[in-house]
Amino acid sequence: EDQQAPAKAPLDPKKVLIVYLSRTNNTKAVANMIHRAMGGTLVALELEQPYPANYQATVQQVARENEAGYLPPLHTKIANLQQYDVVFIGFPTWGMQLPPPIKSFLNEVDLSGKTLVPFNSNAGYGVGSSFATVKALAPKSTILEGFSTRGGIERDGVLFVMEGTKEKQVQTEVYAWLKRINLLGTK
Ligand SMILES: Cc1cc2nc3c(=O)[nH]c(=O)nc-3n(C[C@H](O)[C@H](O)[C@H](O)COP(=O)(O)O)c2cc1C
Repeated sequence: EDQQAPAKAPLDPKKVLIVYLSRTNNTKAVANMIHRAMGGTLVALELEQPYPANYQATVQQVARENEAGYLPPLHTKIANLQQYDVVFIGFPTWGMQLPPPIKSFLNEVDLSGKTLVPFNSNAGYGVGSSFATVKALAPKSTILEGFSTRGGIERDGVLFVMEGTKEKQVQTEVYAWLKRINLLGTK
């Protein structure tokens, strides 16, 4: 028994919001794992105009939006944002950047004073500039260490991968990360 660390109560799930963007459900699977560990409100971000089903068309549209600084309007609105202290924000890496809809989200909601926790899936090239952009777009929030894992490779026709051994491995990594950043209660 550790006599140094005082017992810490888990976060009240009413204060936890988990928002995510996911096209092929890998980031969604990570969001569900976080939800399993933390409870809270889980919200999938939806756009007013969804991206095309075609991968290449989406890549091109995203590149144009990034270049123009276009913020696609969101269909999803968060009710009672003020009740949340900890906001998890999940997204895939798109064009080695933060996806435009997440830029829209950070632009339109006031997260000042809250703790933000980014999480990500990608095709193996990492988070790119996405975590740094979350920080830049939420200057009045406390940003905790993010979580990232390898998801699908849509370019090569690899869509959803969070099943079987991979799913178990990522769930274990998610628990270890939540523990490390001190968001799980200790007994
Ligand atoms: C438009 C688009 C751009 C992408 N760009 C990248 C990239 O730059 N680097 C990378 O590692 N993966 C990239 N990917 C792959 C996704 O990040 C990866 O498949 C991720 O797991 C998808 O998450 P999701 O299943 O939640 O949509 C891209 C996917 C799409 C659709």
